[in-house]
Amino acid sequence: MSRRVAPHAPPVALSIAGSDSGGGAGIQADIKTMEAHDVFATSAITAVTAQNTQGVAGSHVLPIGEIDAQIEAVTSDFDVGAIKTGMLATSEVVGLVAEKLADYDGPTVIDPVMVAATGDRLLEPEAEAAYEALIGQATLVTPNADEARVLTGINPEDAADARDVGEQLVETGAEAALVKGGHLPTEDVKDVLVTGEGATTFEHARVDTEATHGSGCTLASAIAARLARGEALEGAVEGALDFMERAVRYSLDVGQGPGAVHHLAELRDRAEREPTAEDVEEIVDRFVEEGVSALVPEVGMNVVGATPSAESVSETAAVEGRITRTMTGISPNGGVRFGASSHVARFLLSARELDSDLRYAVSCRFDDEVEGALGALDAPVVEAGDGGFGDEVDGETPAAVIERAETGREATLRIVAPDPETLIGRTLAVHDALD
Ligand SMILES: Nc1ncnc2c1ncn2[C@@H]1O[C@H](COP(=O)(O)OP(=O)(O)OP(=O)(O)O)[C@@H](O)[C@H]1O
Ligand SMILES: Cc1ncc(CO)c(N)n1
Repeated sequence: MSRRVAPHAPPVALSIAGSDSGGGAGIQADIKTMEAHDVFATSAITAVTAQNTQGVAGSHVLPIGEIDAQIEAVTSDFDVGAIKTGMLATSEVVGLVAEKLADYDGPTVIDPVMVAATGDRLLEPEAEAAYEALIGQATLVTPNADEARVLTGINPEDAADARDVGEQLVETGAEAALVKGGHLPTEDVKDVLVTGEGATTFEHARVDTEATHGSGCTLASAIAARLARGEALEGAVEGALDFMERAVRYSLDVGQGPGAVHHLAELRDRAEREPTAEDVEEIVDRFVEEGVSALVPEVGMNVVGATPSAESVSETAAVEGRITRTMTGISPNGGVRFGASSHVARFLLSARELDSDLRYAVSCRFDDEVEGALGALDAPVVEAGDGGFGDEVDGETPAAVIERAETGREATLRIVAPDPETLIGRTLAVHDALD
């Protein structure tokens, strides 16, 4: 018996860029990022670099006819919803791409790649001037601070300078410019989007890391993918920057140099929702089985599980209506649902700022009796500051945090762990040590 085919027709995007044998940047980053957005990624390779997390060892530019043939092969066949360009290597390639884009009606994102994060050049210096023609074709151009200086002569040191850069690029003919602040010495990262209508600054906390290899390629590809999906420019930029936050914080620790951004972090995280909810159910079942009623607070107990790269309450699973005492033991008042807890979930998210391996938390009753049982824990216990998670103790992540009673609020003990077994073990250890 033959089966009926069930095809999927995703939007298509084209990346015109260089290959990074190290897998973190270039075409490899672009394809992973576009596919993570459910956009079918096609590619035209301009140059093959011998590259890893430590540097670029070599670069071979493909014959111009081969680059032209790849672009032609893709655009003559697919309904290309957006084009993104990256490493173009030479004036000749920049010129070819400018010519090709003149015949293309869809949105274009031009990432004017000049130098790799490791400091190696990816564009011959003579080609810098050729970019003007290409920028004139751009829906969006995405320079970092160094590229902004080369393209406009302005050295952006803050968001006001970045706006000047963007305005000049829009005057050159780009519909919009996103001037990136990843390299600027500001505490928060500020990316400034300038369009014909004005400027918008997107601000987010800087992640303390060197592992940003591929960040520029990934951001430009995420924007192109969203444009291919039909999003408007400002929403596409905002969504892509949210996507970047997770890709940068939960970066890939691969190779011997600084690692790369994690293009698939969000996709992988979504795949972990069901196992995370199942883990919370397993923990709750054990607590019911063991009858830990002596640890249930007046307001009820909650068990929360965060997906591996959870960034918001909606990415944490918890018991709806909490767990309360009954005549015979304890019982959950509802099923496990994402976004069901706010307090314990926010506490777990704050704990994950200190140690992102922490995935599970439970809120327990706290009084002198429980305090007397804390010696049973295998790791330090700390006092909460401002409702948040405490600090490490001698380099060790705490196992629990005490929140003392405040007017109108019951004291609680919150136990945390990287896996369900440890959370169960820690909670039962305290429970069993109660008089
Ligand atoms: N340390 C960081 N913390 C938070 N976000 C970051 C950080 N570094 C980069 N980003 C995000 O990634 C985006 C692109 O990074 P950056 O400005 O470094 O681009 P780039 O220099 O073109 O990248 P590349 O290193 O791939 O050449 C930034 O606009 C910012 O949103
Ligand atoms: C091939 C390639 N394109 C772009 C970058 C920029 O990060 C890189 N390092 N390598």
